[in-house]
Amino acid sequence: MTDLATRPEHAPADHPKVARGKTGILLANLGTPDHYSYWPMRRYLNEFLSDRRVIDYAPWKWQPLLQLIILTKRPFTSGEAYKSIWNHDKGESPLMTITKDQTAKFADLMAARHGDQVMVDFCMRYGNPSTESKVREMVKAGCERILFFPLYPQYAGATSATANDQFFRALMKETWQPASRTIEPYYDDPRYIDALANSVEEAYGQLEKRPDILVVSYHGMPLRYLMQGDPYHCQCAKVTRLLKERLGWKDTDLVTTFQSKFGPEDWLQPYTVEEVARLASEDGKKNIAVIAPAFSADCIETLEEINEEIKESFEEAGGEHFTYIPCLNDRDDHIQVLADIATENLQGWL
Ligand SMILES: C=CC1=C(C)c2cc3[nH]c(cc4nc(cc5[nH]c(cc1n2)c(C)c5CCC(=O)O)C(CCC(=O)O)=C4C)c(C)c3C=C
Ligand SMILES: [Fe+2]
Ligand SMILES: [Fe+2]
Repeated sequence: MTDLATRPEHAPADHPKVARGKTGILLANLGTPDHYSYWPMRRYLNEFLSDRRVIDYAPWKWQPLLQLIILTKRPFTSGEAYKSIWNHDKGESPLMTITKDQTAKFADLMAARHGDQVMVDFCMRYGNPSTESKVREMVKAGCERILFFPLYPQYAGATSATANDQFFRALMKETWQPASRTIEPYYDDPRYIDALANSVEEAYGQLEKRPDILVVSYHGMPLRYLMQGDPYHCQCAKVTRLLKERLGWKDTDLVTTFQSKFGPEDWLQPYTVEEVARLASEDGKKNIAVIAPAFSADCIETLEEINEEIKESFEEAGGEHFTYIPCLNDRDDHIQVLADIATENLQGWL
């Protein structure tokens, strides 16, 4: 690669140094508050819940409700939930710790495969480290190409699309814009399904008694988004089917549910919190396991909502044994899947 600053025929003495020749891979997740106290929680929730890909109401209707009512209460209640799962040793949320671990392992794998021409980092859609700051760092370090990799197996407007939007906004600010690619959702990639199935088989192998049913719980979204054409629901349904086929199970061995309902509208159903209670009280399923394939890393929605709230709902309805199967996190087979997908998407660039 020619360094523009060293080309005598046209470069003046004060020509800026230009770093070149690298390819960046920017992993992206949703984001998380910097702390569980009121103001960091409020800043995070404000950014998140003001995103029209997440809540599509007209701002003149939604913003007064958000600013005056929701953001006066929810930072306290959600802050309490975050506090209960906080990684106090590191001073960060589990989502942050796990994303760092994933990135470190992924970077090692990519370096082993492609050497130092590839630069790996992660960013968040909301909060820190911001997408803009990481794109800036990559461009400054000489990345002429960036592969942007949102860590959502299933596509949703509220997750994958808004992450990409933020990436494109960051590119708008660059004088020398790198070539860029984004990743297709990988929900039906056999290697991802295999990693999920491995995690189920390992968890089941450690239990004294096989659970009566596996609850496959996905983050929910308003039903209206499905009607407007968001493919998330169908991609979730397909993951459950592929997982069942890979495990060699029957239809009755697992059930698809949706969690984390927010606000008064109908969301995708059945709701996990109600379904686990119904399974215990009406279907006699006293021993269940829960897995959450929409999350690539454990977070508030799994560690607190599933493993505390949803577990409590099951036990109050007469359930006896509740097993939460962790997300794929930094499991070797998961990082290998991500590295394989990234390598395929780098074709022609390295
Ligand atoms: C209000 C609308 C929301 C939609 C739609 C939504 C979709 C959605 N979210 C994830 C993944 C995550 N969500 C997380 C937290 C979280 N989600 C919402 C709201 C919606 N999510 C809120 C308000 C919060 C904050 C916590 C709270 O106050 O309850 C997280 C965890 C972040 C963490 O720090 O641990 C993730 C991850 C997906 C996959 C999804 C898909 C439709
Ligand atoms: Fe969410
Ligand atoms: Fe569907």
